Amino acid sequence: MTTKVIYFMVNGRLEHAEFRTDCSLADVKDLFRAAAEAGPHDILKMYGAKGAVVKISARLAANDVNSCYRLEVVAADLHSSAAPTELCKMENRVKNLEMKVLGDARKTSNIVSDLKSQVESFKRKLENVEHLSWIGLFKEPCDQQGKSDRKGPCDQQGKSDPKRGRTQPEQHALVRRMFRHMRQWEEAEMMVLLQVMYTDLDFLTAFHIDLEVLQNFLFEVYCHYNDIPFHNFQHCFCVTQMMYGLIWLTDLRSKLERIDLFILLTSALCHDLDHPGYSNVYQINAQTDLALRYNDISPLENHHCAIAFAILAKPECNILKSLTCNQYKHIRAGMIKCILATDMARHNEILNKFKVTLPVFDFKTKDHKEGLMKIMVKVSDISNEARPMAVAEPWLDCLLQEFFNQSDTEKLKGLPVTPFMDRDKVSKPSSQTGFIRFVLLPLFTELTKLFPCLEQHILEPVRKALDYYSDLEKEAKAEGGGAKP
Ligand SMILES: Nc1nc2c(ncn2[C@@H]2O[C@@H]3COP(=O)(O)O[C@H]3[C@H]2O)c(=O)[nH]1
Ligand SMILES: [Zn+2]
Repeated sequence: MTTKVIYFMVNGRLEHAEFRTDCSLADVKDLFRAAAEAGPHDILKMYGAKGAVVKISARLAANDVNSCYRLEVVAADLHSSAAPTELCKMENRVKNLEMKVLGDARKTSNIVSDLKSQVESFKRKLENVEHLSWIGLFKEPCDQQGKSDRKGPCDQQGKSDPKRGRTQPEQHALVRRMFRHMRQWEEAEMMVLLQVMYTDLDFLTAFHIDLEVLQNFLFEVYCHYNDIPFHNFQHCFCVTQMMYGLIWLTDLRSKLERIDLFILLTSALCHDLDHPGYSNVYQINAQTDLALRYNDISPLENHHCAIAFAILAKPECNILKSLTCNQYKHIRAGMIKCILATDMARHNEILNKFKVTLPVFDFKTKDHKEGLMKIMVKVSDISNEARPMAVAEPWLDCLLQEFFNQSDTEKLKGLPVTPFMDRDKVSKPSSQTGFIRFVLLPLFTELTKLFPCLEQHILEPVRKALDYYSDLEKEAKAEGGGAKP
């Protein structure tokens, strides 16, 4: 019997394994596990030179160092009692994902590279002393400014800042520009992470998605989120990442078909596309084009979904192009249901239906499964308070900023003012105690009944957040500050 040598990269190292072509699958896996320093219950994945998943077996084709495979420990077995502790598993997983992100970042698409080079050129500009005056750190001489037709420090009407040599509006515009560049860098990283989520859940192999098409699709999605305080690309990323986390925590891969996981992740990604920063109530009261187009029925959610399918209709972005007709229909119907379910006006209807299915819940029953999918998208959408306080609180500031923008506009236009958005009535604690008590806890509790392991991940942090905001609310009342502490 012959032997063969397999070369592969694991955790950034080049390794090789030698085995007889007739040896058992368990022996082959043991060899790879040892090389990856993986535990007996970790799941291994092997990728070919072109990035596609290849099956681990004694039949794996022999190769050389120039065409080596890539081995990854993609997950720990959640069911095994002998599995390492939760923390160790998470650490391994984060380590592997980091390696993957670093690896993928090295070969990111042109789009991402373009963004990176923009940031690089911006950094070079900053390092150049001449350009430091550009963001107002150094004072420019008066006579130079005089040559410019912009309002400079010598311009008495321009409310100049003598120390910085810039008028305030110019200063703000420049700082905004700088932050936009920095944000583009973070956004490029988020796109790489989204790509990792699609790869990690094996969607590329299962649905024959070309990596470049996925990158084009993600970039179009990115372009269709608006630069608004809350419903922006970062929110899209957080919701998608929460969905990805829930899929792993609940071991949903063993309970639902891959196509349904694809619907979940893609719905999360697309669920707020082209959000204008004004709610459905505003759309309807202001009789906007969206409200007219969708007859006042979930105008925003219908719009998000329509934009998603408009992006998918572009051949270069069509990650669904290799699917069968039935698969396409299933995904389209699933995404429409999941995205439309994010309209909070339907919250009670959707939650009550799910509650009824819980005592007899069956993952194979279509209605039950669809109800669960809607709940998962909803939970991901409003899950900021399940994150650490340092992350959750800035998100609340962004949400209130968007709310206040809307109520200010409503006041200006003489439209009914949405009460929970009114800056004169709402405070951070008052906004959160009600939302957590009456929306988050009832919703998260029902999902936790189906997946008890979620208790520590989503219920406990939200209970803590409620305690925190309740204390703040009490303090504000004790100080006699009324509604706004
Ligand atoms: N008060 C409050 N509302 C939230 C929070 N997260 C989400 N929401 C609301 O829940 C809604 C979910 O759908 P939208 O995105 O339309 O708008 C969101 C907000 O109005 C939160 O942390 N606090
Ligand atoms: Zn959302």
